[in-house]
Amino acid sequence: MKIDASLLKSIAKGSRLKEDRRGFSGVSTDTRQRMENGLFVPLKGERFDGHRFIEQAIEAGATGALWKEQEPVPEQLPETFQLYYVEDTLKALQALAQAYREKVNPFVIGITGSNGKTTTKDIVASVLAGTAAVHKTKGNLNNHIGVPLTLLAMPEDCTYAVVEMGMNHAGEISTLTQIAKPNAAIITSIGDAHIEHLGSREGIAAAKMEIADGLIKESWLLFDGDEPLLSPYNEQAETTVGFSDQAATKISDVKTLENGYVFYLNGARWQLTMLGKHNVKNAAYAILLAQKLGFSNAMIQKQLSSLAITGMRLEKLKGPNGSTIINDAYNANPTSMKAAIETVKELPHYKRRVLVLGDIYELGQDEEALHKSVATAIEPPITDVVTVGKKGRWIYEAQLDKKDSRISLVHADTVVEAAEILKPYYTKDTVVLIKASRGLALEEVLPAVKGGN
Ligand SMILES: CC(=O)N[C@H]1[C@@H](OP(=O)(O)OP(=O)(O)OC[C@H]2O[C@@H](n3ccc(=O)[nH]c3=O)[C@H](O)[C@@H]2O)O[C@H](CO)[C@@H](O)[C@@H]1O[C@H](C)C(=O)N[C@@H](C)C(=O)N[C@H](CCC(=O)N[C@@H](CCC[C@@H](N)C(=O)O)C(=O)O)C(=O)O
Ligand SMILES: Nc1ncnc2c1ncn2[C@@H]1O[C@H](COP(=O)(O)OP(=O)(O)OP(=O)(O)O)[C@@H](O)[C@H]1O
Ligand SMILES: C[C@@H](N)C(=O)N[C@H](C)C(=O)O
Repeated sequence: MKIDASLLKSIAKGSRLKEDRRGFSGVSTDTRQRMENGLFVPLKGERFDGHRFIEQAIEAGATGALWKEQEPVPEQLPETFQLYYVEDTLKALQALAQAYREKVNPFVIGITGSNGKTTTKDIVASVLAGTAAVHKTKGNLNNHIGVPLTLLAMPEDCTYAVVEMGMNHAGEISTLTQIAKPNAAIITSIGDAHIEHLGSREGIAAAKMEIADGLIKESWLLFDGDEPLLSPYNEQAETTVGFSDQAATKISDVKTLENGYVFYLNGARWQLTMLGKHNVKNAAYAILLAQKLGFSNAMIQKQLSSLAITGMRLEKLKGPNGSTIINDAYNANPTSMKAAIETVKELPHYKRRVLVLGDIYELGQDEEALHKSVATAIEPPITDVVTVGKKGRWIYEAQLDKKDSRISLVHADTVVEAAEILKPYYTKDTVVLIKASRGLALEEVLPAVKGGN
């Protein structure tokens, strides 16, 4: 049984049923999902308090729950339904995850960074899956709730656990890494994501470096060797990775292909079938980690040829009338938006290259200037730009000021309006990039589309 009674007794202050050796098959915080023989953990959120859903938890299959000790115990509980009384259910969830991580004791790889966490997590997991049981963060479940749920979802025979750690305030990565206790950690990049709460890029770098707080002894830290803000921490790194001469392990001779890149790293030639030159660096982290773990170059390259990447990250789709859509709409910040534009500019063949660029959130007081800075990347062979949303209008204004008649420019206040405007753009030999922050849900601009080319 995955979550056994001894683990639970180690984090609880008491329990409703005294003699109860039963365990649980899994842990859930949401009664809207099935949880057969599950342990329900009620959390207080912005809209609901999970303690009010105990009946729904039982209907969903839960056979026990953590219970905040000040909460009144529901009267009509089944006789065999177990409650473990705790002071704070979120802290107890985190403590349970830490205890379970220690019980399973996989090799844990913690991944953080302003951009590329999810992509790098997926690449690392795909590469390591070549020879072992790998567990990874599902989607983007990377915060103070997502990381504990990720660890508690680990199978008991897990060899590698690839855990994405997200943050938008200082101190959050430190909490996450002390729960996950990584054996290795990767900091993918320092951008401008969530700068509103971090104050500066220096603040972002320091917050990402918190990942070292939880590293176990004999661990490895890899990070972006092209980032000057990380160079003060070079002594803590196993190595740094990048395209520049400052990087301790250098990526060289990068060549762009129709659907990816070839490049050299550590004396070997590698091929990557992904869009975005920044993904060459994300793949380089995975290659170096796998080599450190004793994987052969042949095995690594084999796994690189069959990557499973979470959607809406430079995801190539077939559009109407022979057009191509690149859905990069999971999230955005100025760094990743400019990187996506550069990716579209370097694609071969297309006659028409359309950018659909929307709001970017959590940029703080400099949000207008940061949006306007995106226009510096908008140059031919880009042919058309459609900006979307109240903040996206700043990109429109900056592009308008350039008076570049080679690039058509239109603004839409809403995603619905943008969808109408875009209909005539979907023609043969046209590529359309969509990118904005998660909060705008820009993927809703898309017509019905099919999988990648
Ligand atoms: C708390 C929670 O998990 N909420 C999820 C819930 O939200 P909902 O609006 O329904 O309700 P409440 O949050 O008020 O609910 C409280 C609890 O009650 C449960 N419940 C509710 C109704 C019901 O009928 N039954 C119930 O049991 C409910 O499940 C709650 O436990 O549902 C939403 C829809 O599924 C979820 O989206 C919501 O999840 C929140 C957002 C969450 O934090 N989920 C994590 C597991 C997670 O990792 N989510 C990631 C996004 C993480 C992220 O934003 N990362 C940022 C960095 C930010 C880090 C940190 N500072 C932060 O703010 O998160 C990044 O840049 O990557 C994801 O969803 O992708
Ligand atoms: N090193 C990088 N530099 C710039 N952009 C990058 C880099 N790596 C990935 N990206 C781009 O950043 C966007 C988000 O990628 P991904 O979801 O992997 O990052 P993330 O860190 O998980 O993001 P989030 O914190 O929003 O969940 C995508 O557009 C991706 O192409
Ligand atoms: C989804 C969360 N990781 C995030 O980055 N939110 C931004 C600010 C958004 O809502 O777009």
